[in-house]
Amino acid sequence: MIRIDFSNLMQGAIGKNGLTDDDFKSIDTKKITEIIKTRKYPELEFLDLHNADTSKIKELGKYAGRFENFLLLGIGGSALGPRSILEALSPFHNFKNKPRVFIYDNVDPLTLKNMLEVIDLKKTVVNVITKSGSTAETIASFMIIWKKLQEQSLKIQEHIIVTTDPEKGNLRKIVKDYSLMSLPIPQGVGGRYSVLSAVGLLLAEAIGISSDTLLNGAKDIHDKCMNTDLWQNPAYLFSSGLYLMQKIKSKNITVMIPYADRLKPFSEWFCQLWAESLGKDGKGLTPYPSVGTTDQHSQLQLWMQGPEDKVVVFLSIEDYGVDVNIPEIFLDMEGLSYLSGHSLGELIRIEQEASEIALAKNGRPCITIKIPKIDAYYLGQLFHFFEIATAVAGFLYDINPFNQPGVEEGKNLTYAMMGKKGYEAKREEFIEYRQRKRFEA
Ligand SMILES: O=P(O)(O)OC[C@H]1O[C@H](O)[C@H](O)[C@@H](O)[C@@H]1O
Repeated sequence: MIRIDFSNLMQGAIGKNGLTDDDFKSIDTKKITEIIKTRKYPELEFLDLHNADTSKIKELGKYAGRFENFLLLGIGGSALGPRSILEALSPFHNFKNKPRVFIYDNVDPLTLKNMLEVIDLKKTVVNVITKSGSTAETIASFMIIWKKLQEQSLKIQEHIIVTTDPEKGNLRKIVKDYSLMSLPIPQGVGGRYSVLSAVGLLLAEAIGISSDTLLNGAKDIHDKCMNTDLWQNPAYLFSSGLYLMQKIKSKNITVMIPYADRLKPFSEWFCQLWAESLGKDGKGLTPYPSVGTTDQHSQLQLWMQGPEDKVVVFLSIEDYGVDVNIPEIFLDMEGLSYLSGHSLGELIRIEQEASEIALAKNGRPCITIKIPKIDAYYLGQLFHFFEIATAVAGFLYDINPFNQPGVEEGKNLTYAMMGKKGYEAKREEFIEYRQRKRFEA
């Protein structure tokens, strides 16, 4: 089981900057438990994903796995989760395995051009993922790929798998009109809480990663995160620790630093979850993606001696599965020889702990999540743990952690300029802003 060590949030470890047991008394666990138990928000459906039937995902995963290329079109919650699974569980995938995976999660025309130069659509299955069925970026790339398939006289029904809402939206309509292969994202499950649905699991199955194992991880940590005793519940502790750190000690920033290259996309997945779920009504915590040891050599200085506004969350890997010894050479050079006889695994683990101790010694709070190893089972635990912790943090802030009203205005202004019906007034607003006096150098 993954474990959370929050000692370095407490006064015993970091002195006056830390929290006390008493501070945690203000956390109303009864209220949180009630919200979860009564499923006050329909979006809490993500809690049940590990019990869902995955037979269709497996069937389509097998089908997709026969292609040379798997092209995923999606953005935000429809791309960050699948990318985390790919990188964590099949690193350097495209150098070693089929199908090669391409995740196009932007509308950068250069990326699309370069990608289409290296993939042959005849040998490609395209998985379009969009919960709403209306995200401009995803729809635009979907339309481009659709046309290209047609131009090559390829059968759309054999090349496209749509992952979207079970009933609503443009993509569901297209699925029906053209009899396309499709998978549902359960109605109540929002994009950033959807990685353990078909959103992440189809790609997992297509590249030979067991969706059952991912879901078993989630299942096994579930009960622990439902414990009503704050001190026994890692999700409650994580969210209330960070919530109190902001409320009492003004720590507004959450740094996420996994000590593994393979978890770099995971820290980006976490950042969307934390940012979009909590950042509203003037509240929230700013997430900051990072990776160790790399960022010790670019960011740690700021965390140690910069503004006292951060809590650093270490993801510490207990067993990397492999190790590489550092050879016993240059023994007569003191500057190098101390490394001889040690290993990279030892070095990365020691560096993680050293950073943690250095921060704590300096009165800078941190949390360490200990992960036995990086595999599908523990990744499933991590996804589920952070999703629950994020929802709980939202309840502590008394906000709805499942919506994102703040992104609508930008979308509406874009619709207006792209000529979508009903947005004409916004177009004028856009142009007026564009023409305002600018301060440019
Ligand atoms: O899956 P989709 O409906 O296409 O949404 C993709 C993403 O776009 C939106 O703008 C939201 O802010 C994100 O929460 C969401 O994950």
